[in-house]
Amino acid sequence: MRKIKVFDTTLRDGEQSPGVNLTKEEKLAIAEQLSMLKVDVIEAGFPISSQGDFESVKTIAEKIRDVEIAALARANYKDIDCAWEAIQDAENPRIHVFIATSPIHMKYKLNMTPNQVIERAVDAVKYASKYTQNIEFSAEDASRSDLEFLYLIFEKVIQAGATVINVPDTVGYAIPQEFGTFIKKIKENTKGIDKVELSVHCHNDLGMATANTVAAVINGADQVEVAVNGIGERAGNSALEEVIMTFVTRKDFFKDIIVTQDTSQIIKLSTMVSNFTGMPVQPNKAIVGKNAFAHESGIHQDGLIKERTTYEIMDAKSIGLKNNSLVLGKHSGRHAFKEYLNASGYKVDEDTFEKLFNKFKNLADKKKNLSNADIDALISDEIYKVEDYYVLDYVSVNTGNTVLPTATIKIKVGDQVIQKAACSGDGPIDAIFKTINEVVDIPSISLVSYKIEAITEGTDALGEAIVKLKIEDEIYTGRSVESDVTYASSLAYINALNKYISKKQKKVRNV
Ligand SMILES: CC(=O)SCCNC(=O)CCNC(=O)[C@H](O)C(C)(C)COP(=O)(O)OP(=O)(O)OC[C@H]1O[C@@H](n2cnc3c(N)ncnc32)[C@H](O)[C@@H]1OP(=O)(O)O
Ligand SMILES: CC(C)C(=O)C(=O)O
Ligand SMILES: [Mg+2]
Repeated sequence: MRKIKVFDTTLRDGEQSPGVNLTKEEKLAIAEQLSMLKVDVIEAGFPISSQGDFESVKTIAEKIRDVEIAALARANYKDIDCAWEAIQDAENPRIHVFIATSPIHMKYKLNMTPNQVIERAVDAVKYASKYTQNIEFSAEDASRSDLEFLYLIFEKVIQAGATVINVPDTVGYAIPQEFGTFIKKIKENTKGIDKVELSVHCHNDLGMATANTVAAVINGADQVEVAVNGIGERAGNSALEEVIMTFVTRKDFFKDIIVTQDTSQIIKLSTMVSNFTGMPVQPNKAIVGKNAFAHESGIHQDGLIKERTTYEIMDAKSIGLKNNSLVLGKHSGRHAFKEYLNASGYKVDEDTFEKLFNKFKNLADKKKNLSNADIDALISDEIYKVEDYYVLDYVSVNTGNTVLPTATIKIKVGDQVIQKAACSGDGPIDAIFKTINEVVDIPSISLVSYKIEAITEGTDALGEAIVKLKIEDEIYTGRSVESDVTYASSLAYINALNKYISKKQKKVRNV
């Protein structure tokens, strides 16, 4: 069996995401959550980069006891001294020294020859070894480096005391099959590599960070460097949740791999990182996106209701979600709609069900954002349908910037038609509502809330009016959908009044 070490770099490479700046308290909270998830190593930061980073790393090193704490350092003495000063109190501190090895980085960035780079790397690792025997060496831009050169520099730094050799795909250039072979060759051709741990650190510039990491593990890597939600420099790092859940979900394939992480902490960690960094998680992000366990299509929903595994390779609970979700929308079918009714406690006969389902499909087709509240309203309006005591026959409103809004209303009660005109200083809707109050024979109606929302797009959008009225200490909600918003508002108001009348009549009948 193989244990793959999970090295989390959310607090170091993750924080290198443009615009992200975490406070010490936020970093500590993330580190605590990472420790709950049981990652093996937390790269807490790059202490030389700022006093703030130094202090954060120091605090994490002092407080998080059961995880290895790594700090990054360039291949120079002052970075290494600073890294050590920050992590020396950790239970198991690790100095992570790096230097670039690709021709392009050595020539243009470092302005060093390959031999000078080897010398500098060896010297830095030897220097770090005066502090600790837990030293990781990274060959920055390894995937664009010459393999023979990597065999050599790795051999030398291992002799100098490196205990972990990390192979970064710094610019996300690698292709899974190629990267897998690359790792295999390093394993086969580097002297002493069998005495140390082999690690990979993949970036997502071509969207292949997780695939490359997995390919590396298949070819012998012992450690994966990852970040929560895949954050990190540019397009980010391999996502912690994707890599871990790949091993868990495909344990049929990764038979020899033991996962020791508590995956039920994933969603909490993802939400925390997203909140603290201000980087929202895209809805279709694997594992932690809000759609990752949500299903809208009728055929899928039907399959899921019959057997969850028809459309889910993971259980939402395994990452700490309460459950998956069936999202009712225009692609949903009868099975999912029935499931919703049952779960919400509604019992309806077949005719009512068909009527409700058709109304639901109609609304879903029109409305951009269909919420459960919309569906509940649609269901209760049908189930608890009231006889219309008041029927709106006519509404007209005269308004403008130089006139006082005036409404005229005709309402039918049975065969009788009542007409009224009234004035109001507060706009056309206020004028309509006040006029209706004058027409109907209901004392003390107070408006609790009124909302109008465009549920389709464009200037001819359908408007949905929702009116809540308080009458005799009870709340009555009326709603209506029309393209004319003043008409929709009038109908919603009368709908609420009719609900009051209906309830009152029932009470009278029951006496
Ligand atoms: C692939 C990675 O993710 S690497 C980590 C990247 N992360 C960061 O850079 C974030 C933190 N960085 C910082 O705060 C700053 O860059 C610091 C404090 C580290 C350095 O700042 P400065 O001293 O002003 O240098 P600056 O960043 O402009 O340039 C980097 C210098 O380090 C050198 N350098 C780069 N990598 C290494 C290395 N691994 N080992 C030794 N020297 C290195 C560069 O050649 C350059 O040296 P030069 O000044 O002689 O030309
Ligand atoms: C410092 C190293 C490991 C790094 O972040 C990279 O090469 O991407
Ligand atoms: Mg990186």
